[in-house]
Amino acid sequence: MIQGRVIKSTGSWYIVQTENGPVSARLKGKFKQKDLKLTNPIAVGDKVEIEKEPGQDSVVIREILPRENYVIRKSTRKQHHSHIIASNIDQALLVITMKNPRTSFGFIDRFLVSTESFRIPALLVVNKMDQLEGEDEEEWLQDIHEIYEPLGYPVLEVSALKDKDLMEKFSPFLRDKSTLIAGHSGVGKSTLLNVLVPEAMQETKEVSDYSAKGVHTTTFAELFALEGGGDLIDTPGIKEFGILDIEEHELSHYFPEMREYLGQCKYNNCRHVNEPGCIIRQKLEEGYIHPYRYKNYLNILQEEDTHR
Ligand SMILES: Nc1nc2c(ncn2[C@@H]2O[C@H](COP(=O)(O)OP(=O)(O)OP(=O)(O)O)[C@@H](O)[C@H]2O)c(=O)[nH]1
Ligand SMILES: [Zn+2]
Repeated sequence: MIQGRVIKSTGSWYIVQTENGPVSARLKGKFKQKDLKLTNPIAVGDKVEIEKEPGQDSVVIREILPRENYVIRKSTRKQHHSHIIASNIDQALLVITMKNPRTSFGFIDRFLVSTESFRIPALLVVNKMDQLEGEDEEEWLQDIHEIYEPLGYPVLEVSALKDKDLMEKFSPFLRDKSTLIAGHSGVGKSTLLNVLVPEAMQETKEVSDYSAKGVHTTTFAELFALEGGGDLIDTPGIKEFGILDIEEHELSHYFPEMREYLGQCKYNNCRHVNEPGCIIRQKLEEGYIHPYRYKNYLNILQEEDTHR
């Protein structure tokens, strides 16, 4: 038995990184997953035990070690099923831009709610800093710093295209960690990845390939080792992570600035919308909770409600 980590998955076979290099392996038998209905039994980031099949050249995955965490999204093909995007993640890095395209605060907050719900720390990377100009954009950037840094989300400013010292900028944040990269299409994830992991170049191109049947292949996450230790998990084609089914009154648990006041509202199932004796509304009025964040809280509450 050899242990390794899944760095790539095509849905039917997997590449497992082991001490002695990458090994291509298949899955044999069924794996029971507790509590989760999954469309994929194994995800990138999984730690597994592999073994050579007796009398054959092929390698099979025998065991999935317990996952520390994972990010999932709802399956688009199977109702009530989820697709694990990646597992055993130390942090999530959201690439955002002030223009071409502008990342909205709504998108950022939805992302942060999902990473909070998966208990994964997040950091924000403002890319395309070379394009920053004008008051409106300065204001956007200042809001980003003012809103997110006090909540514990570091904000980094980079230009994937122009910076000559990208690796130095990133390495204190990335070293020895498994970091998931996410962001809107066009914010520069591939550009960034190609600077940080030059070998990724070829790989990222494959994503848009069409399968033999002429249908667009499902895009899978892929894990790339960083030279100085740690790795990056690319999630091509994945715009948003799911939010695990959460109850209305639980959403505020995923807003760090609300979390500290929870339990202090008059009603213990308070949704913090218009209930009397609501501490969150009070803190909003006192300026301890940012109005943008509260607005997005209400939006997410409403969206989740319509899903129910
Ligand atoms: N000016 C400027 N342009 C950038 C920067 N980083 C990336 N771009 C450009 O932005 C465009 C999109 O970059 P990509 O790296 O393909 O973006 P992506 O996030 O991988 O997009 P998807 O693959 O669609 O998810 C390309 O034309 C890049 O050259 C930057 O720092 N400054
Ligand atoms: Zn309340």
